[in-house]
Amino acid sequence: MFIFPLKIVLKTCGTTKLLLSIEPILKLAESLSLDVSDVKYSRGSFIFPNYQPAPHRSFSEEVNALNGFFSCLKPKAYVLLGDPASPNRNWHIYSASSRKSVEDRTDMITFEMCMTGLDKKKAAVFFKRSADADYSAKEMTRNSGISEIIPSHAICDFDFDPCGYSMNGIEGSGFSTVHVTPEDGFSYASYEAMGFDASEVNLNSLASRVLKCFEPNEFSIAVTCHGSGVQRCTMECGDVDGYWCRSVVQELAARGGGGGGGWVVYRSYEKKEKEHHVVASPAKVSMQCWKEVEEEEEVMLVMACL
Ligand SMILES: C[S@@+](CC[C@H](N)C(=O)[O-])C[C@H]1O[C@@H](n2cnc3c(N)ncnc32)[C@H](O)[C@@H]1O
Repeated sequence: MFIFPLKIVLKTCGTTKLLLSIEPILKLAESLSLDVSDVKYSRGSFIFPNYQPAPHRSFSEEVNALNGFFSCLKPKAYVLLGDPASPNRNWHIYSASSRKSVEDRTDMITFEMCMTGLDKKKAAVFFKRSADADYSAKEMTRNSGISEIIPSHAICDFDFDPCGYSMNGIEGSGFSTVHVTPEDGFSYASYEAMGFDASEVNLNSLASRVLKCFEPNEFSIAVTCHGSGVQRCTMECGDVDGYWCRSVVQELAARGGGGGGGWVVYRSYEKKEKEHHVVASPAKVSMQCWKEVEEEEEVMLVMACL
């Protein structure tokens, strides 16, 4: 969770009922005389959708729950389809705003990556070592290369038992966050950075630094941008070393009253070596315990106030 003076960002995974947090957040905002100006809810496809509780049993149920609070902000909900060969690779977005137009800013880029089929050696970094009691989140951050993704970010990291990792990084109004499920068969890592200046950060290099930490078999990138950032987010990230871009979708992001700009560009990638190897389908993964079954891609909620 990231809390700014006029913005709150929540990111969760598994079967957490994220949308139930809206009502108490709105009550807190009201106690400070703050109104909601912008809302964005985004997520990939659930890996095990049948395990989701209400109100997350389907995207339409989630949209209904969000509309219960934000229908007056003229919201827009849509699903961007990823690689047709991978049914688990769609991007769901709900976006609403009371603003009539968007400022021409390059520092409003949101960069979200979802990675599956992590390289086993890279994933091993996120398992605790029974022989080494000192091996913890700090070492995982350093050994994985996560500390080098945006070196200037101050990082708060956390290791799970017996495996798994989360970190939040922050620098001024910018932040980054990483979550890793390293278990073989359904390994998954996510990376997100927000509030950085697109004129200073090259998105292709950023993606390459993230990929170096995990070397996934497949991944997707969703970039949301406004104003002058649009050109960057549509041009960059087309090619990533060692991966095929399997699909690209570009969609106008919703803004209040239908005005303003802003784009979401969603790309799905696959490792080039996959062309020459038979890779197990995600549908055939073996499940070992209830905790593992619960693992699903993250959902994220951003609310900003006026
Ligand atoms: C990255 S964590 C979940 C992060 C969570 N979304 C958060 O915001 O901190 C998921 C990994 O941690 C492991 N894990 C171990 N104990 C867990 C727990 N109590 N809750 C969630 N994940 C746990 C899972 O098996 C998985 O590999």
